[in-house]
Amino acid sequence: MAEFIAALRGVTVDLAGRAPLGPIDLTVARGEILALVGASGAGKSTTLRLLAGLQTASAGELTRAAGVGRTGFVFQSPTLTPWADALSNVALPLELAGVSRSQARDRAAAALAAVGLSDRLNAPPSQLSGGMAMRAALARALVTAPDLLLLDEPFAALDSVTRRRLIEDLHALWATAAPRPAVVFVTHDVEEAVYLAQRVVVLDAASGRPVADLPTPGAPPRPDRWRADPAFRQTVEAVVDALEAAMAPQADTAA
Ligand SMILES: Nc1ncnc2c1ncn2[C@@H]1O[C@H](COP(=O)(O)OP(=O)(O)OP(=O)(O)O)[C@@H](O)[C@H]1O
Repeated sequence: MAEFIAALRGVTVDLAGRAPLGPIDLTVARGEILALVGASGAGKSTTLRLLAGLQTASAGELTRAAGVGRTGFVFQSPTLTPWADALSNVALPLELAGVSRSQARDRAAAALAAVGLSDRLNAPPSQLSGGMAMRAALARALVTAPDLLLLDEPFAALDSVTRRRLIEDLHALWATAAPRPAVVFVTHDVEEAVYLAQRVVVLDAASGRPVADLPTPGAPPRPDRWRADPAFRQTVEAVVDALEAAMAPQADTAA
């Protein structure tokens, strides 16, 4: 088994008004790309928050490998600070980490260049398109060179062409980072999950437990034409089958 970076072991979460989630067992390997899929309300965001240490577990534990550094988080909405320009937004996490202002701005400019925003350094978020704002959010999450990058439906609000470009950007950023961050990516889009990830984990709709763990063939970054490959289509079908099984209402099986 590849070296792990973070693991949830036997984690349960008590939530008001519904059955507890879990027990969740999930191991994230160093440098891997893992996609999390599941029905709405299955617990995908909760699992990300658990991995980030932002959600308290009722039982079980989060283990992080020794020496694991920062965690980056990108949400569905880019959550940029509205009164600061793109450069200041991306420099902020570095400045908060104690990096000098001039160094932080140099590194932020390089991170924005890596996502194709060199010509928008001084633009406030209001002057960025949705895709550009998400690129800036990705640059901000990656500028601190995190070991773990958590992405919660980051491209859901974007058109399909922009989504594909952002997946390519994410692959390129991941592939050129040294060391590569582990990426956990939540999506409702099964094709996006299979194209992006090295494995797809399906959460049970009722308990949030991982109930299927499907490796994807080949290795990212992948050429766009891989979406027409029979191996891609078969993997998408396998994930859809697993999702359907994970959504089966309990009553159907009880009789
Ligand atoms: N703070 C909270 N208090 C009570 N219940 C919560 C809280 N946060 C989430 N939940 C519930 O926990 C369950 C899992 O929520 P979560 O947001 O993790 O699901 P999800 O799979 O990410 O859903 P979606 O795909 O709709 O974003 C849901 O039933 C949700 O209503």
